[in-house]
Amino acid sequence: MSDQARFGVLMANLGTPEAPTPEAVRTYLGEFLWDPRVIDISRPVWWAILNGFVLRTRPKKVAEAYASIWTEDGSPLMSVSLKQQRALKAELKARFGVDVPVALAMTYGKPSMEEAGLELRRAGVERIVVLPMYPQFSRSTTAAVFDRLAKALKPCPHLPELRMIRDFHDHPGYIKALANSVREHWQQLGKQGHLLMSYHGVPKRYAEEGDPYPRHCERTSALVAEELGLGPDEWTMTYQSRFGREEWLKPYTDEVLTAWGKEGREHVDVMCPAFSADCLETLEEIAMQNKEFFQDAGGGEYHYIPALNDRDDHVAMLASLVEQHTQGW
Ligand SMILES: C=CC1=C(C)c2cc3[nH]c(cc4nc(cc5[nH]c(cc1n2)c(C)c5CCC(=O)O)C(CCC(=O)O)=C4C)c(C)c3C=C
Ligand SMILES: [Fe+2]
Ligand SMILES: [Fe+2]
Repeated sequence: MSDQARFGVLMANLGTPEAPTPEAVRTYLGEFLWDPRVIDISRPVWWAILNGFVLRTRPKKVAEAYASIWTEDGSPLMSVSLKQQRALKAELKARFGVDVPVALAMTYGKPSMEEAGLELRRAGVERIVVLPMYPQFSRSTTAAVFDRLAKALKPCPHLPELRMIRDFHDHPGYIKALANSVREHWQQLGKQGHLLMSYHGVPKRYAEEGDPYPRHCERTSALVAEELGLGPDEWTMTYQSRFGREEWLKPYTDEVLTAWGKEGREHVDVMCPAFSADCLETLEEIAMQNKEFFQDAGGGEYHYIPALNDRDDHVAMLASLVEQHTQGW
């Protein structure tokens, strides 16, 4: 028997700048925001706005935000993704009894889909299960992974067999891992506050055009609340990280937290179930910026509950997804 599985895993996430500098952030945003899956307005109009305004003004401010969360190991999104890759490989080896190649790819920047594809090809795999690290499907994230992979495969004369994990927003292992992370927070710091589940937003129009993302977020929230035995008054869901002038999914996280601060609420626990890995949008926007909005408005204790990152129960759930989607291989 061979000591390596006949399939490999392509773990995909968004991508992140290579350094917390305006130049590196400009390169990153230039690639990310030019993707029509992310911003779908007419190309000539968007080209003028992106290059004439966004990429001239935003990188400096955003680089400062990245600098505030940067670690010795680089961007948190990258360092956590590398840990997840290693942990998933170890968990799959334990389950399958053979090495299962796991390559990491980012939709934007490095490691690219081409690099990850080559890594899997060198490992001799002919079958690939694609694991976008987005529990809830959105055209702006999961579909962008699909497009980027298809682009990387364009020059190939022969394709690997592919299966794609579209979403896992209601997977029992995912819901349990989220609930466990909340329970652990309560064990350490006490169960006193309202639970806010804040999701990255998308333009409202995308949902009206058929993106199932808000339905998935609503279902995740309801299942987490049920698993924790929370009543309707004990939790709320909101959407964060608005970009541009269009209306996005509501309610907006920053507005809700500011209002709660004004009401003088004494304690809020915030978690971000759409983020598999801690990143700029959780560590800076939620754990720092929104904490300030809440407390400056008059709110009390504010706790951010970390993303699932490389927790054992998260990695076990990811391995179960791989097992489920490689049946028959
Ligand atoms: C969790 C799922 C995500 C969805 C859905 C999503 C949609 C979406 N995002 C933008 C614009 C930006 N997002 C930015 C950062 C960012 N977004 C996600 C995830 C989702 N985005 C992550 C994990 C990150 C963090 C990356 C990191 O390096 O840590 C940014 C960059 C920061 C900034 O300039 O504010 C932008 C821009 C749009 C327009 C969109 C849906 C249409
Ligand atoms: Fe985003
Ligand atoms: Fe708390």
